Amino acid sequence: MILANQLVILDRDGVINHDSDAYIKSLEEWIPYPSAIDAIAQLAQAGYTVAIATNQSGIARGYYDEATLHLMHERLTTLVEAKGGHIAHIAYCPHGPDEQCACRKPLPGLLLQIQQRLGMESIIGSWMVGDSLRDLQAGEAVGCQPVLVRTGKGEKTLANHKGLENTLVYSDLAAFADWLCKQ
Ligand SMILES: O=P(O)(O)OC[C@@H](O)[C@H]1O[C@@H](OP(=O)(O)O)[C@@H](O)[C@@H](O)[C@@H]1O
Ligand SMILES: [Mg+2]
Ligand SMILES: [Zn+2]
Repeated sequence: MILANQLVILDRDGVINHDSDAYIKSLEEWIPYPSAIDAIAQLAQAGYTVAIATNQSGIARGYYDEATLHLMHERLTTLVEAKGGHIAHIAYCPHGPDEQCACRKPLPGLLLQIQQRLGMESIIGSWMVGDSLRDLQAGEAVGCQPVLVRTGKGEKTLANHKGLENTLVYSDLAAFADWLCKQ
């Protein structure tokens, strides 16, 4: 049974890999932060369960397809497992902003999908790590502890938004993983 405070849910673009305002449209454009791959492995080896919750509206917009997205996620999984880590589930929203789906962050549908897939009774107190306000909002909507990283859109999020008092802020995923693994 996975305890809620042992689950770390990660946003993808801007947390695990470089983001782009032009979207990450191909395997070649998917460039991980090396320290993030190490951080995921570090968390897994410390007994944390790591899952990913990512908006991928580029699919609805026709910039890339789900097969391409799966290639990126296979690459991610291969890199993490080569470092002795594991990713328990990757939940993604392929919809556009005007499709009124239940899974596009800031709605918490992806996080609830992860909870269900992992058979957890609750994810209240789990960790939600993101670079955008919508990541933090999705987490808070279901009682997760929001964590902002300054990579990707993180600096802009920090500069543009008030009301982040309940949010932990770290320079990057590696810094957060270092802190968490010392708790
Ligand atoms: O950060 P996560 O959730 O892993 O993925 C974000 C991406 O799907 C894209 O999300 C888009 O937002 P819109 O979907 O167009 O609002 C833009 O922010 C892009 O720059 C970004 O690459
Ligand atoms: Mg992001
Ligand atoms: Zn969706």
